Amino acid sequence: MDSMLEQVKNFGVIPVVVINDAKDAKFLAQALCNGGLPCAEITFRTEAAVEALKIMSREFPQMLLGAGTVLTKTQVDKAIEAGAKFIVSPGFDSEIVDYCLEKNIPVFPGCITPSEVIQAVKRGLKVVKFFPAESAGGLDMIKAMSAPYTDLEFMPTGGIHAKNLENYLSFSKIAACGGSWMVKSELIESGRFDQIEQLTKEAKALVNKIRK
Ligand SMILES: O=C[C@H](O)COP(=O)(O)O
Ligand SMILES: CC(=O)C(=O)O
Repeated sequence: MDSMLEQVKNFGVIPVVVINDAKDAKFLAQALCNGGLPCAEITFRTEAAVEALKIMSREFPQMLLGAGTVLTKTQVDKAIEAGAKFIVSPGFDSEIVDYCLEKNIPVFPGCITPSEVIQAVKRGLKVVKFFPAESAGGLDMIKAMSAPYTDLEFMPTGGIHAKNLENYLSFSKIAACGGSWMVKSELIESGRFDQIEQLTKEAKALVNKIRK
């Protein structure tokens, strides 16, 4: 778990992907690798997600790949089988979190209230998702909520982009930010992988500037 967390922190940004056609998976993976962020959260919001995860984990073993929008135990199983190294869910579902802990796969449940954070801390989690970040109060809310939990770190996602990334990453309790701005579905579907690579490079350059 700890080395996986180190990787997440080093990336600083985790691209959050909604993929509609698994045939795009390897081009997407290549663009992310070329752009300097060999990692992704593939959301289980589409039929193609499992197959895309399988292709990416098989053909790009150097990537850190996880599954997002995981809402059921069956999806946890499918994600692990497809090569996911971490599980993300938009909210705190104790059944999913406990199942992931049983299966020994790192899990980042969404926590936007102190009551949810308590549940995560009780289970020994070191990093939680903060989703939807901008709508749920942004960095001010994270700062206020994190004060009592000195060891807990956050992965804000939702409404984060190149213009507000720096603000989030400047706070020490942000492990990494999640975001779709460099991997928008429109870019994937129209085959603009060169643009995905360029936006990924720009995102990584911002991380490097802030965390030098
Ligand atoms: O549902 C949203 C995704 O999880 C990421 O949010 P975003 O598209 O605002 O970056
Ligand atoms: C928001 C997010 O990361 C998820 O759907 O799991």
